Amino acid sequence: MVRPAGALSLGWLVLLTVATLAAPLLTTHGPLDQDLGHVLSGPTADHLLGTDNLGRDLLSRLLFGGRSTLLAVGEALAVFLALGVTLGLASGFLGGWVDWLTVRTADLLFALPGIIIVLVVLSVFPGNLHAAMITFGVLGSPGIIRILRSQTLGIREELYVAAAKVAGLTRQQILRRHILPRLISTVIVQAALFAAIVVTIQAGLGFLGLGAQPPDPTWGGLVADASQALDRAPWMLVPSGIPLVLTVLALGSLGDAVRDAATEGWSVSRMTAPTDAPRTVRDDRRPAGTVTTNSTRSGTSALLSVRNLSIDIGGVPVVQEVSFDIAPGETVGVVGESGCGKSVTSLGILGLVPGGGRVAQGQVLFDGTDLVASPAARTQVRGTGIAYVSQEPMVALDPMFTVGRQLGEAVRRHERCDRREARSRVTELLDMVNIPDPAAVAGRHPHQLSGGMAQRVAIALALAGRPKLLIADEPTTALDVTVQAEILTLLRNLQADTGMAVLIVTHDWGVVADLCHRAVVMYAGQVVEAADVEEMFARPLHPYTAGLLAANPHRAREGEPLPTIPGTVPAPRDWPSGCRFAARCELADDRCAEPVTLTEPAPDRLSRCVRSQQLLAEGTS
Ligand SMILES: Nc1ncnc2c1ncn2[C@@H]1O[C@H](COP(=O)(O)OP(=O)(O)OP(=O)(O)O)[C@@H](O)[C@H]1O
Repeated sequence: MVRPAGALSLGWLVLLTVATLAAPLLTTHGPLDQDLGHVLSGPTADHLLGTDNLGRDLLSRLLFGGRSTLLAVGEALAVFLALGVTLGLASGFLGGWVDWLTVRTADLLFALPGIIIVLVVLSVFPGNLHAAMITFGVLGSPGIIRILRSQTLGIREELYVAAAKVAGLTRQQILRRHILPRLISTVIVQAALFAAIVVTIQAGLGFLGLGAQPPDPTWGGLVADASQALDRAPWMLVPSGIPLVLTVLALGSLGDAVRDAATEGWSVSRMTAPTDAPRTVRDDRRPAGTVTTNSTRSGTSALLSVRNLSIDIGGVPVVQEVSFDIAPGETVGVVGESGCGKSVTSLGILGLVPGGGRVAQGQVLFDGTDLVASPAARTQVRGTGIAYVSQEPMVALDPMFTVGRQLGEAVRRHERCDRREARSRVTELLDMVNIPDPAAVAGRHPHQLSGGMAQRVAIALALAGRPKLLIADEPTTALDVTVQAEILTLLRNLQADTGMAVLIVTHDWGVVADLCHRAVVMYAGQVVEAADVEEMFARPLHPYTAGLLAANPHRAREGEPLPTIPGTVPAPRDWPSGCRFAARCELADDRCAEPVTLTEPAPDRLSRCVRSQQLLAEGTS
């Protein structure tokens, strides 16, 4: 909603700009013309705002003087924005040495006394207002650099920016399309406030006779003239002072109005987000063991081959020597309790380790290319080779743009088609994810979608690049029970229709049973078991898998308490040197004090347990 103060301020600034630019048309007197018969007169028909002590028309001097004010604001603002926006964004988005250097330089400039430096510049270049304003623009920029840097740091971490990276957007595209639009209101507010300061400084310099030299008109010079004639013609203060005050107030008020409108827009969109996505405990899980997709692809050459992948965050290893393969068209579930490293592993595949972490060692071979060794190949693979769907669809979508625009942008990036073709592909994608009225949904913003609908759109976005592998990190966690079932059915159908492979991260054995060919169980940053899903359900070869399966709520019997695994997953800093599960394991013995390696107790079965052979024999007997 446009506020009256904001509208009035904008109106005043537009009027002032037009009037100063059209000054020769609006007044018959030149700013230097003297009418010595009417010195220090008040308003008359000939001189609408009166005259000064030399009989010069005040309206003319005000309008022509306004030109130098506008020019000064323009010059200082141009420098302020060019430096502020470029360095603020670069510093926050790129980090590293760019950030270090920018922050240090900004701190240094911040410490300099701006007005003194401007006076020094004017003493070196007397009367050169351009040099003064450019200097003032440079000295003012640290404020906006700091603000934009910290906002960019926050936006950079948002999931829709990660999703844009996964979709294969370059840094420039992400900055231009996803980060800059979020900063526009801040930039406008800062620019308005800075412009108000420039108007004041420019007037001050004019007052002191340091800007444009007499007899050229300046607003500050008008105030100086008025103050000298205060006892004889107090009226002069009105035309010379009031426009100045109104302009400064209008700029401040415009900044406030933009800030309020932006804040309101954000809070409305956040508050009205429909919530069919409560974080409820699921109760619709299928009974464990009812595996519906059971064709394993062992023997097929892998589409994705993760080899000894280790990931550090803040110098602490959080994932260690993880290996698994995914064949074309295969669905693999990664299972484990919270904090076992499932999400970090799936993000690590795409080179998007959270928390400033890094892949410390290992390979991620996709179609034979090592994505760890080749960041360029990794960037190319994102979106087209490998797509990613997160558990928070709402934040994975850019709140600024409609569904149609986001999907259209992704389609055009991947398919290089024209707008008409992109529109029809967008409709096709929305159809694929079973969105009932694609045209209507395409016109909505993310906050106008329900959780289930948003997840469908996020999946459609992931499908835009026709990926060979879809990584879905707990794609149903944030959705309610009925919607969860629909999304799982959708994923299964899409997998069957498109033949893409799926890596699904989940806590839920129901999801594994429903969707997956094979499962990889992770515990404390390591793979502890990997097997065909049916085999694993029938005969787990690691006590942790057995414990998780026993704790599966679908196996609960009425009247009997659900078994749980005692204790909790140790934090990465507390990992023991031996078996990491030993402290919670009923079968632990002395051998578990030593590091345990991953072995293959049976074909296509991996287990990290000293008793895996025993468990195999017991299960078989
Ligand atoms: N942004 C981060 N900064 C620091 N540490 C992190 C960050 N993200 C994850 N970790 C750490 O990495 C380890 C693995 O976390 P991860 O999120 O991969 O677990 P997860 O098995 O996916 O758990 P969940 O099911 O809860 O998502 C945890 O110890 C966690 O504390």
